[in-house]
Amino acid sequence: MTNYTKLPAILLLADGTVFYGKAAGKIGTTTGEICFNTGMTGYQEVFTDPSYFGQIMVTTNAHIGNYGMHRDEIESEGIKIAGLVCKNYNINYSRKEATESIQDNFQNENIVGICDIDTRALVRHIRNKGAMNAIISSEITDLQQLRKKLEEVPSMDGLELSSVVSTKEPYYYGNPEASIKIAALDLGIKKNILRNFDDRELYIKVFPAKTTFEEMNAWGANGYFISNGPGDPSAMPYAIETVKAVLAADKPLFGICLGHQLLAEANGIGTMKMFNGHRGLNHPVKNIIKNHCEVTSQNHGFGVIPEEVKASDKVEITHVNLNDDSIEGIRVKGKKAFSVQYHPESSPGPHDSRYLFDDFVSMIKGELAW
Ligand SMILES: NC(=O)CC[C@H](N)C(=O)O
Repeated sequence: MTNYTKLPAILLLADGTVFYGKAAGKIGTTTGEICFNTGMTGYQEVFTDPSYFGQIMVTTNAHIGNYGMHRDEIESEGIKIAGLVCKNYNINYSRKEATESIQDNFQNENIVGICDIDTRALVRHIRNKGAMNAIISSEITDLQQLRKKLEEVPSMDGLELSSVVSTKEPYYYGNPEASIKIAALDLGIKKNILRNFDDRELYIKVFPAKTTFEEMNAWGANGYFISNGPGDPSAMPYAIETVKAVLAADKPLFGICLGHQLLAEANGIGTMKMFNGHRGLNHPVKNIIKNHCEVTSQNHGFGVIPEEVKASDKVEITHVNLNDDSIEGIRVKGKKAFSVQYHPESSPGPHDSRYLFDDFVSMIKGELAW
């Protein structure tokens, strides 16, 4: 294990609030939008979720690193968060299957973090003040210098990030003999979505973010999947065009999170930056078609504008959030297209919503009754 000395580190928020802690991960400086995840498990899956690209993650679980890292428990190749803020940062782990300590992993991947922070106080602060940028440093101690660097960090509002994290080349996943072929638009896709498709005997071709419908259609897909991903959906006209083209061709479509926001945008419904996003594993959602409740895994900082969804004659609401009434799912009238704001692949999280993958398959087979 790498030598690890607890050097002092600073966390500065854009509103001027300062937290003092100890260095975690690589010694250095990092910036991003600060957000918090209330999940009690699955830190490695969260850190490798490409939707978090550009964001500094505050974990509310008091212990991070305590069960180590495992090379298979990833949602993409490598850590995607911009930095970590936690309470207890455990460089020793107690799980024999783990393949690495969090410290070795963060060192290897150049991830800067800060620990020994009163994360309860920090989360209450962000919850009351809303989303904002932040800087962590274990090398710069001068607050003035940190403030200057922080001012240069762009707001998440208006940022296009999918093309940065998306695959550069198309690739295949699953069983080539499968009778159903899915074209997945990779805007920052999580591996567990692909695993869920594979579990349902689908063959998937994953395409780079800026692929057009025509290019995907040339492969002969039976259904189209629009993935999760980082950044602001309204800054992605290329993906909105692709979704519009899939709808115009009347092909089956399923969208998750960013994919949900893009399905709304493609139907003339706007999206907005939320005061605070939803990030955790226990968000209650009501499926108003089936009249049941699901406990869901969530990670989003933007949302579809509820009034615009309600006023739309193109889509109908299928799911609502029971905490704040936000729109969690829509389907397009007269089309074979639906999407959810939350994460049915739930890695980490409860499996209540996995039926949506089955619904997608049934929809492709023309067997979905709704
Ligand atoms: N998980 C996601 O796909 C996130 C979507 C979008 N970047 C948001 O923050 O709302």
